[in-house]
Amino acid sequence: MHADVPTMLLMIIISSVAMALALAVVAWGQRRDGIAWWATGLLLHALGYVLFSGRGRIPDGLSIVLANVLLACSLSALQAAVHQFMGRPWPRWHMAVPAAFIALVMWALIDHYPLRVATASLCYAVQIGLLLAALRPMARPGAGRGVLLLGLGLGVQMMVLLLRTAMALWGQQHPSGLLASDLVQSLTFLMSFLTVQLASLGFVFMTRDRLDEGNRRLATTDALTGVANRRSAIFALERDAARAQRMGGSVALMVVDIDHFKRINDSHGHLAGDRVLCHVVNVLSDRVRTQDLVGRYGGEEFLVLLPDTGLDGALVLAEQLRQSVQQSVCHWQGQALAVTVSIGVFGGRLGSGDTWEMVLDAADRALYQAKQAGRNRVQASNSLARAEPQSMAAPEPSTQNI
Ligand SMILES: Nc1nc2c(ncn2[C@@H]2O[C@H](COP(=O)(O)OP(=O)(O)OP(=O)(O)O)[C@@H](O)[C@H]2O)c(=O)[nH]1
Repeated sequence: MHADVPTMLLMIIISSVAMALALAVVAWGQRRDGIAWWATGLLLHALGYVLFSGRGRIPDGLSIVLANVLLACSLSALQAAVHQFMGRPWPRWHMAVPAAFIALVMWALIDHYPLRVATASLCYAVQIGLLLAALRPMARPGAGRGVLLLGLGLGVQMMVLLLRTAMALWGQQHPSGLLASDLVQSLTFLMSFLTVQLASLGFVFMTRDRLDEGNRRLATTDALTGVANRRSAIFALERDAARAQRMGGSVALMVVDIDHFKRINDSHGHLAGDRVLCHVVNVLSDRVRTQDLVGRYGGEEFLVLLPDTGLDGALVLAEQLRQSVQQSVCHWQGQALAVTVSIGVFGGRLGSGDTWEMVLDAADRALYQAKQAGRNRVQASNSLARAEPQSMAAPEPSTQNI
């Protein structure tokens, strides 16, 4: 099946212009996320194809040299878009190098069709390869699928260009030129049409993915300390408690509270207090395992959630955390602020009817006892305050001081 190449070029022009206009509307007034550069790239692409379609009817200087220069500039504009999206500088001369190279080569090879096709295709493939390399840091777990779509579109386009280079070099390129409607040309332009759509949608989805990621981070992390906020720490506790109950496993929770924090605020100011909060979070986060979770419960109180951990293991870690905070030095405006914490710990198995609220309550009551016993200490609890039958008095939960 051979499609009519001039019609395909028209399809590429119309779709590139339509996509560029749509992106220009989205990007209006916003220059940060690279969408305006992407739209510029699509317009240059469309303009290049307009000149290609005039092959034989307009001077070769326009339909060969300028058309290819516009394609090289279009890929440079896409590179600028990706760099702007990633907040990286993109010197303007990076734009000029491929354009100048293509202008020289096209002019020199104006009468050598296969060699010209091979050189131009290889140059575009290299530009796309550089674009893919620039995108690599974005392709991390949890980054969203926009970058995958963009990578797929660019990757396919690069393969098509390399294939076209090889075929031109090995004499497979149709001798009658660009507008000849043969299989190679039809496939090349069909893939160009599809990959422009795919890559552009991928780029737009990347901006949406980034917004989603930012919103997710805002909703789950504490703005001051950067650890899980109360909502996501409680969510994790709820999930671990439900799993421990279902599987018959253990769960451990620490409630860590900075001692006499009000005094730090009162004598050094709230900014010093904020510095101390971040310092304590750093000490806690440095010592816990990757599967453990540190979260800010509120004010100067933190939760440390230890999945699949019994009371003994939790007590060893709690004592290490307490000592680490005591031995650490929090610097504030040339002064060393002394900081200690009290820690209430619950650890144990959960039975049917036990809830995460009971776990939190048990650790909180142990913390209260640590404060009562003089602060800078760890207090443990291994029993939950379960609801008892009406006629019986609720027994005191057992706690141990270490
Ligand atoms: N700097 C700062 N202070 C906060 C923040 N959140 C809560 N606080 C302050 O933390 C202090 C908590 O004081 P208290 O509840 O009396 O606790 P404490 O002084 O640590 O006393 P103990 O816990 O009994 O040792 C209050 O002064 C709050 O204003 C915060 O984000 N930044």
